[in-house]
Amino acid sequence: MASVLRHSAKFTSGISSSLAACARNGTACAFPCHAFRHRNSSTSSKIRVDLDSSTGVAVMTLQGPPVNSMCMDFLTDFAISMEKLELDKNCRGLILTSAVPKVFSAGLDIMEMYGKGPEHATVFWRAVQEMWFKLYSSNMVTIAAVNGSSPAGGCLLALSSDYRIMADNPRYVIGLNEAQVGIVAPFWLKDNMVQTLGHRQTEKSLQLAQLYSAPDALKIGLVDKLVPEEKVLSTATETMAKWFSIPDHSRQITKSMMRKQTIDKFLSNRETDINNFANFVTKDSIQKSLGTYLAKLKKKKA
Ligand SMILES: CCCCCCCC/C=C\C/C=C/C(=O)SCCNC(=O)CCNC(=O)[C@H](O)C(C)(C)COP(=O)(O)OP(=O)(O)OC[C@H]1O[C@@H](n2cnc3c(N)ncnc32)[C@H](O)[C@@H]1OP(=O)(O)O
Repeated sequence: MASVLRHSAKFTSGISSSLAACARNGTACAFPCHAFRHRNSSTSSKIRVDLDSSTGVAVMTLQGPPVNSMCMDFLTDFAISMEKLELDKNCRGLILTSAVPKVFSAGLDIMEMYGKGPEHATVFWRAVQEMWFKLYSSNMVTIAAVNGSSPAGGCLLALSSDYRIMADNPRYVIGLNEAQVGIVAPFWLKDNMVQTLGHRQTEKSLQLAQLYSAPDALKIGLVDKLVPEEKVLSTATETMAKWFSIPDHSRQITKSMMRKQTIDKFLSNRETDINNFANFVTKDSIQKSLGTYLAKLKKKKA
């Protein structure tokens, strides 16, 4: 990542120090509190992170036009940002959102899977796994502020968060449409979806590669709340306050208890999953499907 965390604001008052202490200790504090904010910012080409130490909330803004696709740079920036935030005692919660109009994320960059050899596939898939693992196993409260379409890997970001708020726009879609692209959602992402939607709904969603409109996503529980687009971020911040009212240690232990089985299974099968991906994605038939899908995406414009 090109840039480093910059400490940009000054602590000037006892009020701000007590709020920061509040953030560190995981005790409930009333916010939004706009006075005497203490901010850290970090920007890479694909991702911007703003941490407000006075509230303990970091906002990670995906800013890789045209569609926030997850290329290697994106995945590396994401992993580094997550590591920094996880280690920062001032950070208790993370909101994910997008600066790209109408798109939260188009998912994995198909160009990273098309026309590349097994070595690249291996490195790429490890980075994809890492993104999911870091978010799914995070100690922070994680909220996806889905302010645009969110297919496949975009849906992965939402699913692995603790709570999902989506813009109430029927033209925005979310779901795991991998089968449509000619690829298959990995077992750990399938498990993540089963936990959210249940087995039957997941089976239908995955086999039919379904992308749900925002209202339909709410109906099946793929997102937790719909709000007008301009309120997605503020609602995420308000929701964070509710999650922060629970002591960190008990919420974190509860989260890790709920996610342990999926994480353990992932960790035990991680290398096999990488090999399977590298073998699968480099097959001629899969490359053909990816090529056809890419051509369709490009043709849409013409
Ligand atoms: C046995 C074990 C096997 C394991 C195998 C595992 C396989 C991996 C499985 C799961 C993990 C996740 C996978 C994925 O994420 S695959 C990606 C799936 N994504 C999509 O299908 C989304 C495709 N994109 C869209 O639908 C739309 O772009 C949109 C709705 C997001 C936005 O629409 P719009 O604003 O109209 O933009 P455009 O469509 O015009 O796109 C602009 C530009 O961007 C290019 N593009 C779009 N999406 C991608 C992408 N995912 N990767 C690369 N490039 C993308 C698009 O082609 C346009 O390009 P341009 O014409 O050159 O401008």
